[in-house]
Amino acid sequence: MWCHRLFHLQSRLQNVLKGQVICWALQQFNSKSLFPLAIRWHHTTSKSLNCAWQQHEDHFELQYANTVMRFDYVWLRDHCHSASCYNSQTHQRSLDTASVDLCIKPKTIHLDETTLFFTWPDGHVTRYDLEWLLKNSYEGQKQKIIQPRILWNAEIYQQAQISPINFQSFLETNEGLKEFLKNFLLYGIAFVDNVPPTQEHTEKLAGRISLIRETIYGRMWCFTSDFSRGDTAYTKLALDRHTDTTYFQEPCGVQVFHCLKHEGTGGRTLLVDGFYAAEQVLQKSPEEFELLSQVPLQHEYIENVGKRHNHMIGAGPLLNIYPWNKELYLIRYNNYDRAVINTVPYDVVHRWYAAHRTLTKELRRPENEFWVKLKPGRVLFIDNWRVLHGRESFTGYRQLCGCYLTRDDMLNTARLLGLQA
Ligand SMILES: C[N+](C)(C)CCCC[C@H](N)C(=O)O
Ligand SMILES: O=C(O)CCC(=O)C(=O)O
Ligand SMILES: [Fe+2]
Repeated sequence: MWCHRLFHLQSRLQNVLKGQVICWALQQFNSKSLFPLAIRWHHTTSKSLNCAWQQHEDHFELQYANTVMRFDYVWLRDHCHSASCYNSQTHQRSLDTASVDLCIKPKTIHLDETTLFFTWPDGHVTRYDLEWLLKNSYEGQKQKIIQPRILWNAEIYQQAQISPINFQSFLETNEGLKEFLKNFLLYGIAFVDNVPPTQEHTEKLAGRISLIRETIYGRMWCFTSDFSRGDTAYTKLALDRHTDTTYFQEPCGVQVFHCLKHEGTGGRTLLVDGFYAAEQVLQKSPEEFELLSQVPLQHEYIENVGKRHNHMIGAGPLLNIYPWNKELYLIRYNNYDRAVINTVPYDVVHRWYAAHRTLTKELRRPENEFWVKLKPGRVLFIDNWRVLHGRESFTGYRQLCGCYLTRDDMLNTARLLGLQA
């Protein structure tokens, strides 16, 4: 359209002729008599040369930093950061959003340097920094990855040669902690070395990155193959790859393992990057990926052993993705604990089983399996929303201690250290 032609002409001129000619061009564009249709487009000089905006009937359109953004007027009013609408000390909104007229439109708009000023019908003025709008617009945000990751199979992980963080530096320096969290966020697993092999030291370690998440298994747990609980984990049997606590509405974010003792054979730990496998499914069979991310089902934990009585149910799809950018953030995969499927009709069920098979095949590829023998002194942290774990059957006495962590608090620690999370 005409308006867009103007815009392109402007940026072309800008590239070819630079600043001073633009001022001329802008005057022309804003002149009613020469270009009658251009009156609703506003261009600007100075720093933000390539900024233009238009006030539409039901939204505000802004072109800035090579991005076309569209803002709803209620959204704009709702995001006013004036002293009466927003408490900048607590970073909380004071404005009652429900009191904003859903048909609100600004009376006037003007730009000063890099700030847009909106005057609303009641005279209230809102200022928006152009950079702030760019950073917080849907168009600017939808491309952004929330959590950068390196997806791995055994070879990729081993070639990365990530060294375990030393216990001392993990506990005593922010650099050590940051290095650890950086690796943990990128790969979904990380090790700490030279930890005294006790439950107390393991707890101290865990507390450094997050609050411990207490569950039906306790706060810190220390288990052997004594079948003290109604779960296969408390035996010597092999356990196929899985994530834990799929039967919680929100599965535990992080799992910590510290093998305090093993006098016997076997018992190696298996680790598989669930996101790497899911990515393969997405590449090879996008419809199946979509199905796995849309069909909700339940996982369940029913325990009746001795005095222990528990019944937990968690519902959700196997793959959880953010709707706005399709980024995968949680895999819930535990074939042992998957409950009766009664949430979808038979034909969808059949397609779901096929998709589940595709994912399972990827998860079971030997090249995706990273095997490690846990030893006293080396603590393993697993992102339970991403990396599956399993174990080989074993003989002899084996004692594993650890805990679950709350994901929010781990991410909080990471952000405070300046990491993207
Ligand atoms: C032993 N420990 C407390 C670590 C976990 C036991 C939970 C095992 C359960 N099947 C699940 O996958 O959630
Ligand atoms: O025994 C192990 O190595 C792990 C068992 C397990 O899957 C768990 O405790 O969650
Ligand atoms: Fe487990």
